[in-house]
Amino acid sequence: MTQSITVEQSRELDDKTINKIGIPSMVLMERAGLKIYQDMLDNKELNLDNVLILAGTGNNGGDGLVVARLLETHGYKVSILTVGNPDHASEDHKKQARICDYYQIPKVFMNANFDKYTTLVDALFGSGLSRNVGGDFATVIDNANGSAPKIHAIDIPSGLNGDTGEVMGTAIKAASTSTIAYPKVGMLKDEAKPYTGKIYVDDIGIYRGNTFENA
Ligand SMILES: NC(=O)C1=CN([C@@H]2O[C@H](COP(=O)(O)OP(=O)(O)OC[C@H]3O[C@@H](n4cnc5c(N)ncnc54)[C@H](O)[C@@H]3O)[C@@H](O)[C@H]2O)[C@H](O)CC1
Ligand SMILES: [K+]
Repeated sequence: MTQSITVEQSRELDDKTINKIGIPSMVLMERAGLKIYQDMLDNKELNLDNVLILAGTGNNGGDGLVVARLLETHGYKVSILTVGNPDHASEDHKKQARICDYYQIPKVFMNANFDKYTTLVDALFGSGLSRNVGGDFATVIDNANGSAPKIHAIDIPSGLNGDTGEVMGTAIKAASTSTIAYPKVGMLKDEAKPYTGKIYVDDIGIYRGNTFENA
């Protein structure tokens, strides 16, 4: 049985790794981005000729910006659509956005035609999802689901409740998902399969000391 954890446990492990053990969150984000990039290369279903990163303004979006930079520096064509107010972005997201600016990675906007891309990366939100999805986020998710390119999700398909596997209004239907450290309990439920697709579990050095009742 794959060990799985709740969203709260995931956030506790992140916090313990960063604030008690002392591995900086930017190090974890860089490791996450590298693993996600490698998963995308591994998944032969994904055509990486023209990738669009759908980035929220939290650390899930930050992971997506690391993937953007890695694609760029390895010669892939990549663009970024940021959803939400960049002024409210997390500190790590802002740092990653500045790095993407150094590489002059093109930015697109809500009116982008998703059908012109070959793969979409879902970096809208992960363990921070706290309510039903609406507004621009719902529009982007529904447009993504209705467009031609396959989707690779980061940590948890955006809009999927990581604990119950339920759809919170609307949710990304991914061909594959790179989940950080452990699968989240809801992702392993039968009803979540159309949203997670193939799951890659990425060890990025998050604390593994505890065993969980979900094991
Ligand atoms: N914590 C770490 O060191 C690591 C985290 N990883 C990645 O980070 C995300 C969790 O990031 P966080 O910033 O806490 O939240 P999200 O990015 O998931 O969400 C962003 C933001 O979105 C807002 N929000 C919540 N629900 C909604 C909604 N329905 N509509 C609109 N906006 C919403 C809320 O304000 C959130 O703060 C985790 O999943 C990993 O991908 C690293 O990978 C490892 C280190
Ligand atoms: K996501």
